[in-house]
Amino acid sequence: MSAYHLSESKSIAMMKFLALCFFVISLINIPIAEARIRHYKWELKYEYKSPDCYKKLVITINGRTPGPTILAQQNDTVIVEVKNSLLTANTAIHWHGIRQIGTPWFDGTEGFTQCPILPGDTFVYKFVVDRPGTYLYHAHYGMQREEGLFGSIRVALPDGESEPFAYNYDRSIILTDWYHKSTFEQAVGLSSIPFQWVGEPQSLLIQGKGRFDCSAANPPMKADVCNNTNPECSLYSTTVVPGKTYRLRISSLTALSALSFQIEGHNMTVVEADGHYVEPFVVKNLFIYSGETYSVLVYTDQDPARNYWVTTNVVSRNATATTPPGLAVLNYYPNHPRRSPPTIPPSGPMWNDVDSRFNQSVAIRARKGHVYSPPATSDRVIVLLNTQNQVNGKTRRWSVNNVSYDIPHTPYLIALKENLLHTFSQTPPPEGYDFANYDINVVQNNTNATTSDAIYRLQLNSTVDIVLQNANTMNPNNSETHPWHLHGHDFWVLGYGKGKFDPINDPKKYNLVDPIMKNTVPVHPFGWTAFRFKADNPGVWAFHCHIESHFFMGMGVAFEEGIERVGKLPSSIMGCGETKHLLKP
Ligand SMILES: O=C1O[C@H]([C@@H](O)CO)C(O)=C1O
Repeated sequence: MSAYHLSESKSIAMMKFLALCFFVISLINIPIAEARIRHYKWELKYEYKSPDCYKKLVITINGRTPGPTILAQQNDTVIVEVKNSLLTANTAIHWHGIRQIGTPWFDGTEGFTQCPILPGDTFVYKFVVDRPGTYLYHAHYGMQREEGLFGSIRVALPDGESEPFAYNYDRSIILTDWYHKSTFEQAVGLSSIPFQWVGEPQSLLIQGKGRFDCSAANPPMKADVCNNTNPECSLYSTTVVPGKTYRLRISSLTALSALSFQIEGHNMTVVEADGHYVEPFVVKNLFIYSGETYSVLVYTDQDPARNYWVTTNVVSRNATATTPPGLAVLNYYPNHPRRSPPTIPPSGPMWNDVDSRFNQSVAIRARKGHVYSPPATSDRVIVLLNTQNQVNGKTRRWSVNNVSYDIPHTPYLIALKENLLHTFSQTPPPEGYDFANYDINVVQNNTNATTSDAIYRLQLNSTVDIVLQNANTMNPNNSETHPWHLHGHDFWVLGYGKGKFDPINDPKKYNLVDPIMKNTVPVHPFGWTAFRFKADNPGVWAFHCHIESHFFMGMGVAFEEGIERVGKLPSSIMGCGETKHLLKP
């Protein structure tokens, strides 16, 4: 008998065996594929693109920015093979909102959980998406995210389960701001003496598309650099059919800007925030901060004879003269998708209307029937004063409790697990600030801060309260909005306040009844924000301002819990700093 016949008879036997297995499984009614593997292969490249008509280097994933959407179902395992073809740049990718339970080494945070991925190398991330909802991924190396390395993660409920709201169609839209300078130029400017601020972005992008007015460029730009007729920068247009409900998953990954988002003539019902169901409320405009995700329901009940503007505007910073609103088109079928709406795009709210933004933050509550109650008390309270500072009287930085944060060269996770404690400061960072003597409303006489890469070590399974206290910057009568993002956990948002947090009376007003759980939360100008979380995820986790330049300038901290419970680290995360020695045979 030939080899061919041998293998053929073997495969027939195998097919018979499989058919028998399926038959037995169907008899005892076991679901066959419970959790699946979602395998992605990505190649990262720098390419010349013109997302807002201005041509510059952009990071693409498989040729695109935003990158491919990761689509998965609850409890699936996601595997992403990342090939770094950036030629001259390192990278790391963070899975924003995914808690990485049991895989803290795949959080993708350079300096915290892994060494950077070198040009030419392929790094394989593998993690479980354990909750349904809207999440993100993006670069977490230097300020690389703002070059276009980001995308959406959409985790669906298991088969047979449904959301507590109904909709006909599901769409993801990422909002970003866009700079014409490269991240390299910005990083050098921020760390130079004299300090060079990145300034306001040149445009706002909706799902990777925007419009910079080339004719207004000063000095003038040639057509091969900026060209408003380039089809690459035609506005994003999303087609809808009349009389349907659309779930729009709106997220923000801006480098700097806080945004307002609206759809001309349509109200939006907010139903999800950072992967948690929201007690529905209706808005005309949604305020959204970098690192947040929302789902809104939009009913297409307007005149179907035309299209409508989708707009986004900068709020919280005065960018009226520098950053035009971002535009896109809500295309009512069968109008042409590129047909401009017949109206002037609606203007957004006033940039300095803090109250409206504050009120929207407070309005976000957990949906009835989906409330996870927080522990009634906490074991530890850490107050983090947010300030703008100088270091050595020269470099402009941001600090918490007067300590400006530096990312270590040897990732903490490896340093702690392998006992390389000399690689970062062992002096614990401060739990609070000089409450009695610090006036948050004025520029300080002494704006100096120190730098440190020390970490907060949390008791495993303890309950921790964080109070973010905002303050005046180094400019008179100025306080900014900072969206803070916690890795590895969700937290209960207990309250927002104006002015100085009162440690005796304000906790009495905490919302312990229906607080929303989030992973990113704003602290409003001159205000405070309090949240609670359970330190129940062994690993080392970043907690930082999601503004690229602010984290770069030191606005962050690190939390460690249960390092002794972390399993064997994969050697793929090693290779930099002191971890080099661990790779020796
Ligand atoms: O970090 C920042 O620096 C500038 C400005 O304060 C510099 O003067 C600004 O607006 C920031 O957010």
